[in-house]
Amino acid sequence: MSDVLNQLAQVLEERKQADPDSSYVASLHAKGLNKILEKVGEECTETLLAAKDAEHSGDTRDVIYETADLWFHSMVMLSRLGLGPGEVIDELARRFDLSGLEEKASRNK
Ligand SMILES: N=c1c2ncn([C@@H]3O[C@H](COP(=O)(O)OP(=O)(O)OP(=O)(O)O)[C@@H](O)[C@H]3O)c2ncn1[C@@H]1O[C@H](COP(=O)(O)O)[C@@H](O)[C@H]1O
Repeated sequence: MSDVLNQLAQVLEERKQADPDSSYVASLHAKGLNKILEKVGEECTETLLAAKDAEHSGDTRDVIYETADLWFHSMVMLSRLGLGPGEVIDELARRFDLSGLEEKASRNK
């Protein structure tokens, strides 16, 4: 599963040097961090609206579609900051077997 994330991360790195007229990712970089963050926020809102609709309709296809848009734009944000999915997966792995409540308490120490 994370192979796809790693492969996508590699493509995103390559696209930093690409022509903004032929690459969506390059066009986001050309517009700057604020545009990338705007897209993350937009996709976040679209994801939660799709989830609210799915709760009533039972149709989850849009939730998957919008979450993919959200993950994709989050990865562009990470790439912009010199980060990749590896760092996020490592953090999730670190939290593995740690109760969410314990983890929260450890943040306040
Ligand atoms: N996974 C994605 C991906 N998911 C979503 N998108 C694009 O994200 C955009 C989503 O924005 P919106 O739905 O808001 O549409 P929009 O109206 O075009 O956006 P705005 O003009 O409002 O900014 C669309 O243009 C989608 O095509 C993606 N674009 C690229 N990828 C991956 O990134 C790779 C590199 O893409 P390029 O840089 O275009 O070569 C591709 O091969 C894919 O693997």
